[in-house]
Amino acid sequence: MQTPLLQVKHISKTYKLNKGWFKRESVEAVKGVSFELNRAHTVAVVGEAGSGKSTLAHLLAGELELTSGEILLHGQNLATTERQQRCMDIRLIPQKPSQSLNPRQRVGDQVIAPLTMYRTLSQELRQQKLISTLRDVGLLTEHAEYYPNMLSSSQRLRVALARALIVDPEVLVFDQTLSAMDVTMRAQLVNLLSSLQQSRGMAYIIIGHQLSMIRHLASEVLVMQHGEVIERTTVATLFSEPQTDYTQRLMHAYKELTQGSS
Ligand SMILES: Nc1ncnc2c1ncn2[C@@H]1O[C@H](COP(=O)(O)OP(=O)(O)OP(=O)(O)O)[C@@H](O)[C@H]1O
Repeated sequence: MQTPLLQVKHISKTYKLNKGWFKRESVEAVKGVSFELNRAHTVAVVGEAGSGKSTLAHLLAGELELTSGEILLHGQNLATTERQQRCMDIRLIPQKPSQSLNPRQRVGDQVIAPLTMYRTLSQELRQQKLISTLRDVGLLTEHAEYYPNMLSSSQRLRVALARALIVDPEVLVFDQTLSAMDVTMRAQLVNLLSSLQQSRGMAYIIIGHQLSMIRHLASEVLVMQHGEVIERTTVATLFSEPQTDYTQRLMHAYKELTQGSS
């Protein structure tokens, strides 16, 4: 059998809090989470506030250290992978991508920055890569000269995406990225993400409650509560037979919303 692209094995994260001289408290934000993900597939992670979703996103992207467990990419433990390679392999798209852009720096310089940080390429190749990546996300070559405030919010999201894509990642993690978007923007993004997934074979991890996006992009859903995965299901089952109290409430709210807007 083929090794899955990503294997997450019993990962946990405990935050230690210093509460004065002798008092130390800890929060077990993620407890023994496991799942696998293949190339060109998408898994969604949903759960109530404080259930550990963002912590999981940051653990996957290597921005937080694991307390225990391991994450393997192509069968290789990421703890043994060189830091720079790891940063290129799994990229996190933050909650508010527009805010991650520097208003005083041109779009082209910001998109190319990860490439100069992690790879040694000639100026000419970097420029070619910049242009092809801008095109991949539906931007024009001229946009490289713009500043972020000259773009629409949808275009700024594309810039953030281009910044992640320029180093050819294998996995993209969306940390509640899509929650503040309007319906039109989400629809455009679904189309863009699915065509990028087909052309590049990337795997996606979508954290958050954007059920219309999850329905179109994901094949599997993990439901988190108090740091643990309490339900693991296909998207079809989530929508037709939600198992836990939380997913039943979630689906109820979704149906009310979609019926109300139709
Ligand atoms: N840096 C931190 N230090 C201490 N505790 C933290 C830290 N970050 C998160 N926590 C705690 O870990 C638990 C999980 O938080 P996390 O932000 O991962 O959940 P979440 O599901 O993403 O929540 P939300 O949907 O509100 O963003 C919570 O109890 C939270 O208070």
